[in-house]
Amino acid sequence: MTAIEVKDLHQRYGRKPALDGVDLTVEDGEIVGLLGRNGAGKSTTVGVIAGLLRPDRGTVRVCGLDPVADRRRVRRLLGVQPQDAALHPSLTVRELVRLHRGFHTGGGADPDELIELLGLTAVRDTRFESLSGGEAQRTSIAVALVGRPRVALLDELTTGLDPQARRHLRQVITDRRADGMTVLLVSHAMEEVERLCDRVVLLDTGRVLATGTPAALVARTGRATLDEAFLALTGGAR
Ligand SMILES: Nc1ncnc2c1ncn2[C@@H]1O[C@H](COP(=O)(O)OP(=O)(O)OP(=O)(O)O)[C@@H](O)[C@H]1O
Repeated sequence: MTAIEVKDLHQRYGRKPALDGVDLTVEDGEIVGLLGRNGAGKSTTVGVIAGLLRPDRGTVRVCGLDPVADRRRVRRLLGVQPQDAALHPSLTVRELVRLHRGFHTGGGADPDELIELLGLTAVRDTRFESLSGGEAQRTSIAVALVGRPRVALLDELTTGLDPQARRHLRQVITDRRADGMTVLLVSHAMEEVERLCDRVVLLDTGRVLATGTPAALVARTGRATLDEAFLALTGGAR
């Protein structure tokens, strides 16, 4: 079963093209990294998959459903890591996690257990606006995972987290995948992508430049690491 299927996706902002014919698939149970330089079109792709943007052209399916036409059903399947601005600043961590648990019917995680798992127990009654950057980041991940989604869209999973939190979070994601969760992970952290992702899709100016396992991309470019392969494929230090 294909969890995410994107075909010939085109998206413009005004006259400016952001996506210019993107094709990608994520199979059930895969962790796929969506990579690319700033402005390559990663967040736009995630926005279309999440049903937040209606594509100008092309098709998107999440577990066979159209995110715009079947919005409600897709919402129940998807866990989306929201941008900070999307979380209410005066709600506490616990209120936010509970609120988002309520958006999913049945089968969700226990909010307090998830808060504990993400190391947020000490700040669970703190308002979102008063959290540190790393605490806010972990709260956004709790919000994405609390519905025990079948498919998670995670944008910059561990940006700003300390090494302990990063390692812990990788384990949380790996455990959830073992339970059947599929992940599309937007990341600039190549080491993390190498550790976590089965495959990567590399975007460049709204097109898919390369796709394959991290090891295949490294081998294809003759470089030693994914970081170096990324630079080689996207034009180095332009
Ligand atoms: N709301 C918007 N209005 C106009 N242009 C936009 C808007 N959002 C994105 N863009 C443009 O679309 C292109 C793709 O942006 P997008 O945010 O998808 O890139 P990204 O790969 O996620 O970048 P980053 O790594 O910086 O987060 C960029 O050129 C960006 O300037």
